[in-house]
Amino acid sequence: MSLEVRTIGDYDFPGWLRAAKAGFHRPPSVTEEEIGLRRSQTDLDRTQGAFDEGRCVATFRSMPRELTVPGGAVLPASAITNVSVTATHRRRGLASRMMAAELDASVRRGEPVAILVAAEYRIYGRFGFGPAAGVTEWEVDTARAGRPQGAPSDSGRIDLADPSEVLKLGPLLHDRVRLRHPGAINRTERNWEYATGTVINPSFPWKEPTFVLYRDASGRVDGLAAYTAEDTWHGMFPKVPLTVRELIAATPEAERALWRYMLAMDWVATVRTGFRGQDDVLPLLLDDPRAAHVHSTSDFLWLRLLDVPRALAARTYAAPGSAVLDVADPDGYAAGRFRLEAAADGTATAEAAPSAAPDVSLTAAALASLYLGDESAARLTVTGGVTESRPGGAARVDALFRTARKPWPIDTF
Ligand SMILES: CC(=O)SCCNC(=O)CCNC(=O)[C@H](O)C(C)(C)COP(=O)(O)OP(=O)(O)OC[C@H]1O[C@@H](n2cnc3c(N)ncnc32)[C@H](O)[C@@H]1OP(=O)(O)O
Repeated sequence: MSLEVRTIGDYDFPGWLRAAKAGFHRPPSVTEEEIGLRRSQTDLDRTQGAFDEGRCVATFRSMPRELTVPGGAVLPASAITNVSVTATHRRRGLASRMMAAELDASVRRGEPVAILVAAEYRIYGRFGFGPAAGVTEWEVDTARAGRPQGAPSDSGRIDLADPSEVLKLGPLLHDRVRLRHPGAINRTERNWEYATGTVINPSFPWKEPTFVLYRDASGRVDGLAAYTAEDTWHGMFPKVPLTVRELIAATPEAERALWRYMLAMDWVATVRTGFRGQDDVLPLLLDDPRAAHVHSTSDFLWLRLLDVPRALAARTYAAPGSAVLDVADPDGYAAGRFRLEAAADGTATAEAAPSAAPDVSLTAAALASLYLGDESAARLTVTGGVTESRPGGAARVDALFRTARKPWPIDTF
């Protein structure tokens, strides 16, 4: 049976969307409204399908995004999504074919990295991706948490906000916040429309959250939170579970104030935090940090390096120094030996150095895990992802690559 893999056209889109929904266990039928909505956010040049006798049986799409790297610079990234193969056509190499075509296209477009949110851990390592930024979700027992730590010393204020206000003020705030968090990406106007219920995606049930904005003493919007709650009572005791849909802050004051607000709300028995960075400070803000139970913790954002010198030179480093990395990549994109030279101000240059003696040998996936500060070379020497080519090589790499905070992929895509 010959299966055709190609970039799709307008006429393919309804069938493509049906296949994507079936692949993700959603009811496959699509309305004209949904087709119009989804089509308007789909770049057909970046969208592939696999076809069996004209029927779409596999989907793949990417979007141009900016990825924040340590130091606050952004890199153009191909954000891969909607990877699905219908159950009738799995394990025949369709996902592999579409991935190969996408990575080649990314290189042609000049994107130094590809990123994705992996549905399952075991899918993407074979394509040179490594887990690059994890997430943790906590559930806080508010009765045990006690009063949140730290005096509310700042003179900021929190106000309820309408979706229209969030639509107007949120994007500027998010742009400030995402640059503080390696692993974060930019949001599009459509993302904000979905987040505020201005546009509703029929595939995802919409429940309007309550929005609040934090403003500092000068009136600048430094924080935004959205939450939903269930009006739950046990007899005459309110036991409301509150779920944080998002909480972003551009300053420590805003972050502290918004958590205080969530945790001190009347009737609320538990606060589910949503996905935070794995070293989020939330537990430390509680009088009793043990009141924050880890509900789930996992890898989340995966990254694939396509242009190693450009990616290495884009981020900053913790100390001046140099290291030579010998990167193994069967698919070739990241393969080679590279010398990284970091200056005292944290900036760096990186170039191919085929005859330099390496400090470490590592896989492309291991380098991806080191890149945003999620992993340490010392740990990866145990798994085999990193091998010391000379004694102390891993420590040398860690002295350069370590970051004060872990990456936090604020948004999913
Ligand atoms: C970024 C995103 O969109 S994440 C969402 C990913 N999609 C899903 O999880 C939806 C449900 N799953 C699927 O649609 C499909 O199983 C896919 C897309 C994950 C894989 O598609 P396939 O066409 O079956 O993959 P393909 O045949 O190219 O597999 C290549 C290799 O990966 C392996 N593989 C594929 N999927 C998985 C998996 N879920 N777990 C473990 N191994 C896997 C295959 O066994 C194969 O290994 P082999 O080369 O040693 O035989």
